[in-house]
Amino acid sequence: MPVPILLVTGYLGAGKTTVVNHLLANAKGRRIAAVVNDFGAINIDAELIAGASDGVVSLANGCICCSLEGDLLRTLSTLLRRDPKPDYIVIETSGVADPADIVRNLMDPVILREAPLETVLCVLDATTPPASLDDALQRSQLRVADIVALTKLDLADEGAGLRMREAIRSQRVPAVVVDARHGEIPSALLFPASDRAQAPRDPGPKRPVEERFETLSWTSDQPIALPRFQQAIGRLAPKLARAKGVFETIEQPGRPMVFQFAGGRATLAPGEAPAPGLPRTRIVFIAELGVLSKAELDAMMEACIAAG
Ligand SMILES: Nc1nc2c(ncn2[C@@H]2O[C@H](COP(=O)(O)OP(=O)(O)OP(=O)(O)O)[C@@H](O)[C@H]2O)c(=O)[nH]1
Repeated sequence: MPVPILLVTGYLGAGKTTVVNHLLANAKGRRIAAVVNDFGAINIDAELIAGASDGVVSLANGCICCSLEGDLLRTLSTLLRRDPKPDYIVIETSGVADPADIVRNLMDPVILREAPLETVLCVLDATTPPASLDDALQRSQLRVADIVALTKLDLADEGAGLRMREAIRSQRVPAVVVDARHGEIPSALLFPASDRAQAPRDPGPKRPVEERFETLSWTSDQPIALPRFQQAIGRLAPKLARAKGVFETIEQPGRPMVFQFAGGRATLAPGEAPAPGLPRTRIVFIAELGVLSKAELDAMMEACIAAG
């Protein structure tokens, strides 16, 4: 039996991991394997994906649409050799990935036969201005989608969902658009009960790889002084496209926290204890190339753990 693939794409911080987590939590006995790609050296997403019923495979330190394309195909082959095989495979791309390149790779004749690309889901933050869809990367993420999920409607003003739907229509995207509140999408939409053979897709002409973003990682075994960290994030915010991490604070020792910065909003929520051997503080900062210097970041972060 072929194992259908669900490809989840969408811009930095749009809510992909939240959707994948919701899906895995509602797997209803399906064996779902998740392949997760964060393009930084630390794969925070793999840690944040809870309960993948058939294991999480983490692809880090590169992007599966370009430098890790071979790794993706090898990972899929390994998953397909498992006994029992997964019922479904979910691939969560990094927010900077051009899914057209991944779709192209998944058209490999062997993969297409054994693990057909069933659905491409594009996750879209409804609080972002509709004009952001003019961005070439976001256009590419929308263009290949069968389903577009609007997230963060709870944070958006009343007309935002409608305006976003209008903007999607004006891009001539033929996808079905659904609301995803806190990652909730009916699984019947994502995993249609069909065993029809998937026709090859045409992802369009290949775009030149554009090195637009970089990730800077910061790790430490020390807990963080929360007020200083909040100040640092306030100063860094204008330069950041995305940040996420896991750490303990001096104020609440022994209570790991998950930090998220997406769409200009920062949140802190309780997290899980790190796996043995991992530094207690692991944060990834993503910025447009050249905007953030490692020295500047290190200095600001070191100040968050320094005594005094
Ligand atoms: N209020 C609200 N927050 C949401 C919703 N969906 C996602 N978020 C939050 O948005 C932030 C980013 O969500 P993620 O699911 O990590 O986004 P992502 O697309 O996987 O991020 P990258 O992999 O870094 O590109 C997190 O703090 C989520 O809790 C939603 O519907 N409502």
